[in-house]
Amino acid sequence: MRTVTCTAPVNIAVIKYWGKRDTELILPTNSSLSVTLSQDILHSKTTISASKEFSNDRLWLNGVEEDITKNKRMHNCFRETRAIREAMEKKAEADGQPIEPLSTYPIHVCSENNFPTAAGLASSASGLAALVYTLSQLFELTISTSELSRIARQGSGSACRSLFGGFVAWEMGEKEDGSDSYAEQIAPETHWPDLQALICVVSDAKKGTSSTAGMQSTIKTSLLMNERINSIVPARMEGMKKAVLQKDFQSFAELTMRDSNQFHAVCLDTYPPIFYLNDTSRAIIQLIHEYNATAPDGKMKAAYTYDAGPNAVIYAPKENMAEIIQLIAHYFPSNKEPTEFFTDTYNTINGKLGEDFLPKLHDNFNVDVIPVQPIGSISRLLHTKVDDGPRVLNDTESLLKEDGRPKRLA
Ligand SMILES: Nc1ncnc2c1ncn2[C@@H]1O[C@H](COP(=O)(O)OP(=O)(O)OP(=O)(O)O)[C@@H](O)[C@H]1O
Ligand SMILES: C[C@@](O)(CCOP(=O)(O)OP(=O)(O)O)CC(=O)O
Repeated sequence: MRTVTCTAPVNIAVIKYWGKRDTELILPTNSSLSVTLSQDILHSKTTISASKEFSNDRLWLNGVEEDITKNKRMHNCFRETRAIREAMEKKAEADGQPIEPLSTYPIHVCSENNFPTAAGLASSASGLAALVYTLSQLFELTISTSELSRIARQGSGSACRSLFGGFVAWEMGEKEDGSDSYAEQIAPETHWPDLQALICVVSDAKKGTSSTAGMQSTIKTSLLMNERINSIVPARMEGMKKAVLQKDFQSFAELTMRDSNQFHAVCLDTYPPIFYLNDTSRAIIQLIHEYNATAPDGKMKAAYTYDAGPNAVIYAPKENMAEIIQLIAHYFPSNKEPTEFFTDTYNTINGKLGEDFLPKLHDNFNVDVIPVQPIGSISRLLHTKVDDGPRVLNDTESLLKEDGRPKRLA
């Protein structure tokens, strides 16, 4: 039996992927660009064992066995990686140096997310990236990460970007077979260490309209979508790449917020409309705009973005994070223990949550921009940073036992 365990990170797009031109191969209608967030905070962890003793492929997700035959996308990832392994085995055989025929063995997959699944926190991205990356390690595939991203893309579009750390573009490509639709790194995680992220968990409930269904409904019914696909996103991709390479937070922030807003605008233009944002999400938007508009030097200090759910991700330079955390904690009070509401990962506020933030803000700041929100509107704040791509863990981290069954079941 051969076993490998890996973790993969989530990524949060600043130019959003929304819409497919091929739902089978998962080919998008526009390119997208994302930031990979630290696995120390959010990750999917996956163990895969291959053994000729197993009777069939099996999968446990968060301690519950799932019927793998019903999961076509996952099956496609198995098929693609096995095919590459099989070619390697044939070549090794022909070269007179045979390798273990792992491609013929059934596999057991056990995966856990250390955060809520299917709640708009990009679990499909980290989950499918972890699956494909672990398969590539198990089969010792000698393909590039971009080539591997073409396989991850077929598991979930956004997963192709989670195979890299740092700043990642998914080029939409033009070819019908998807061979030119892959992810590539624009800049590594070390490029812009000053950029951090604060995730405001507004809801960790499973969302009503999945991204997969929502985006195809937008493609079918939204008239605004054509404008977005044909002219707006291509220009924004260029602008965003430049902003990242130049570490230009002003352009990065404006493009990020505009693109998030436009993604939610095409959701509203979908017929019937799709609503992912709620009152709390909108209150955060207003607050960030007021915070930016009244900065003493006239420069933007933070940028929000939202995926297919109400949770906000606020990107900001490290130096503004203490202020932003206090600002959010003031307007979105919690009755949890301060450390449960906010874990001060990087010692940003020295444990002093709730310290009066107003004296630090500029005189122009309108404290009545939004009322103080009902207790618990934001359930948790996660402070994280730009970080690396998938990691291989050692055997002691395995989620599967020697017999190929999970160590823990739900
Ligand atoms: N660790 C994992 N391993 C394998 N598959 C996973 C894993 N985590 C999530 N998934 C798959 O991803 C699905 C959730 O994807 P979905 O797009 O609905 O939510 P999300 O990724 O949290 O939100 P979004 O991508 O819109 O931000 C799960 O139902 C499961 O099929
Ligand atoms: C709003 C998004 O998060 C959409 C993510 O969609 P998915 O990658 O979850 O969709 P499928 O390809 O159907 O699995 C924007 C983004 O991550 O770019």
